Amino acid sequence: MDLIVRPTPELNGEIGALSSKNYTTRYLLVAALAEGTSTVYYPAHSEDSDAMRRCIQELGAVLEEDEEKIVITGFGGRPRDVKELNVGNAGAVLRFLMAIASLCPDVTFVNSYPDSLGKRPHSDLIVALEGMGVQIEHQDGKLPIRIKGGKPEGGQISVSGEVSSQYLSALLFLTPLLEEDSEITVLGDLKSKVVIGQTLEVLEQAGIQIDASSDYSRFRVPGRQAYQAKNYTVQGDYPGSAAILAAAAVTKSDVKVHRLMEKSKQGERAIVDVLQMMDVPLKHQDGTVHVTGNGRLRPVEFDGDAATDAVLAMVAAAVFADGTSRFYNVENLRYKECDRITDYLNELKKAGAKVEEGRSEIIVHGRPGGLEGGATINAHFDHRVIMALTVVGLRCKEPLLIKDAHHVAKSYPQFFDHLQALGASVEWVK
Ligand SMILES: O=C(O)C1=C[C@@H](OP(=O)(O)O)[C@@H](O)[C@H](O)C1
Ligand SMILES: C=C(OP(=O)(O)O)C(=O)O
Repeated sequence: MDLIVRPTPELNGEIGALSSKNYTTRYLLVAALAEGTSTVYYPAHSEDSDAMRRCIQELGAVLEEDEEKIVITGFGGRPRDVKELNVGNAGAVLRFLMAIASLCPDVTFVNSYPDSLGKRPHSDLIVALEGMGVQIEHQDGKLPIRIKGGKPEGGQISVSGEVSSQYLSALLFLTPLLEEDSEITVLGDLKSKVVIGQTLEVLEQAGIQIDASSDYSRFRVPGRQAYQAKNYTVQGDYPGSAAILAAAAVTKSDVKVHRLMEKSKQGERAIVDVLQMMDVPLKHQDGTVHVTGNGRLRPVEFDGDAATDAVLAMVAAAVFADGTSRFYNVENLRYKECDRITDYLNELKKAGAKVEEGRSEIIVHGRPGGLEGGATINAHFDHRVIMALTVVGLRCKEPLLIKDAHHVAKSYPQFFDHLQALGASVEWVK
């Protein structure tokens, strides 16, 4: 389905943030790996979290759910012998489950999004798992991937961190269940390092003991551990909320987003600091971010690796700043649902933005007077491109037509309802 975004000078109102995707996928997984019954309160409901929910059920977890929670009886360290798993377009879910699937005799992960997840690389994780004695068939490191596991071996394990932190997270979920103790060494510069903090936080909550070096380059993981059944509460999601906050920043606004914990380990909470650095009037207290935008923004320089899933929203705000902004250390944006540098900037240019790319950076020459708009945008199967272009469309002179905007449901199915509730002129078209 396509969507029209019309110029919207003002946004007003309050919403509750959606639930965190990264915490939901992790809590569902550790609950499935536990012996006994765990409860996940306020889980995210999106295509990615549904993918994890579906796959852990296929692997043998028993789920009961109502409006506020999912009750999960886990399969412990013994997943069911499934033949095939389909994670949809969910990268983290695929990588985490590739590691867990190595406990099964023979599982194939199918390629249901050949133009998105089907193009993303998994070689670094494949090499690490092969080093642990797992046999893997793959298409040059890509889907479909067949994992012939059974009894992966711990011990000395190394994994590259250069492309994605998800490979390391995957190994951190698997290794506590192995017979042997493990020592994981991260090779190269670990990208999205802050996300490993979320993995370790969840593992600790699940009763798993891991000794991590302070720079996250080495991990000592005792084997023969058991995940404990626990109750978990999912916090609000900063990456999705970043787009709402950016929308409030580029308009004249009085917008409150609730359920955004100040002390969260989500790196994308940096959207609040970045908007403040851009002189956007806002307050963050008691879990509420309150933006009173006046449409004026200053340019900013920011190391985007610290907040990888909020960079596109930050760039969308910078499009209207009164000067040149730079987002650096963002090469791994190229390995997401699309190439979030080249593909994203091409769409921004269609709307009239003045942007330039480097291998690892995005440069934005702000246009405070607004953009021409009047363009048709290709979503590239990417929820974050869709959300960011919607932010930009609010301040274009002519409407933007976003093709296949339904892919927003990968992480934030209620995104357009939330924006509409704040007064944005967005409309689905057939
Ligand atoms: O571990 C996770 O849940 C995620 C890690 C990040 O990926 P990379 O480590 O590939 O940057 C992030 O972009 C993704 O949305 C979710
Ligand atoms: C990149 C993302 O997710 P994943 O890697 O899990 O597909 C994202 O949510 O922006």
